[in-house]
Amino acid sequence: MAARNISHFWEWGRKIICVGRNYADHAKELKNAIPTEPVLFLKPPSAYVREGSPILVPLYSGNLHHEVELGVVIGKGGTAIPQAAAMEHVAGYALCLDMTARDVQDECKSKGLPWTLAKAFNTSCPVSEFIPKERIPDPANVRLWLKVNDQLRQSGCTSQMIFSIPYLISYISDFISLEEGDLILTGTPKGVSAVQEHDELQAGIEDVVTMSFRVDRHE
Ligand SMILES: CC(=O)CC(=O)C(=O)O
Ligand SMILES: [Mg+2]
Repeated sequence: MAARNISHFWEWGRKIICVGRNYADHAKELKNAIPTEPVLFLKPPSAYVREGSPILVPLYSGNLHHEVELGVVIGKGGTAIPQAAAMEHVAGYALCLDMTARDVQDECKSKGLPWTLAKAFNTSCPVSEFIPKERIPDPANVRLWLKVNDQLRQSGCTSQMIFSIPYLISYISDFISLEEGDLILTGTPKGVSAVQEHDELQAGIEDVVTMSFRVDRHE
């Protein structure tokens, strides 16, 4: 069988592990406590959407939010990976959006229920092209930004993360074994806000990558 190409990781059907509240400024804007341990949730591979296809507002939500995040693509799987070896397991990165039905999430939070329908619906994980590791030599110090209809809404630096990428890889792999092709979304900085049908979202990582997505309703 021909070797698979990591630069098409979104086609592999691997898991998407998301970290929440990893930036203090975002935790504060949503009036959440600053976590002392990473907050984790999952998205299924059906959440992936690539440029050229729209982000679909779930029919049950009236408050869909954007969250721009640095994604880490795993190149070598492992369990209980030590922090010191964590970066050896990284193949590269992707710019990602953690689209969130905020009204549904708020209701789930108030009832103590899981966030699945708020976070894991179809098209809830727009991703950029694969970015090989060498193109981001210092992932702990890159600026992420997001505009809606040309207006800047989010601009944050990965240096503001509470838990570093090596710490997250080590922490996650203690509980959930990582596999080649998995994607870790590392949390969003402040500035999340609502998007509507027909909005145009543009996001980027410094001069490394940009991507654009249109928001649509289900037919
Ligand atoms: C409150 C959230 O939705 C957490 C999250 O996803 C984040 O990036 O922070
Ligand atoms: Mg998020």
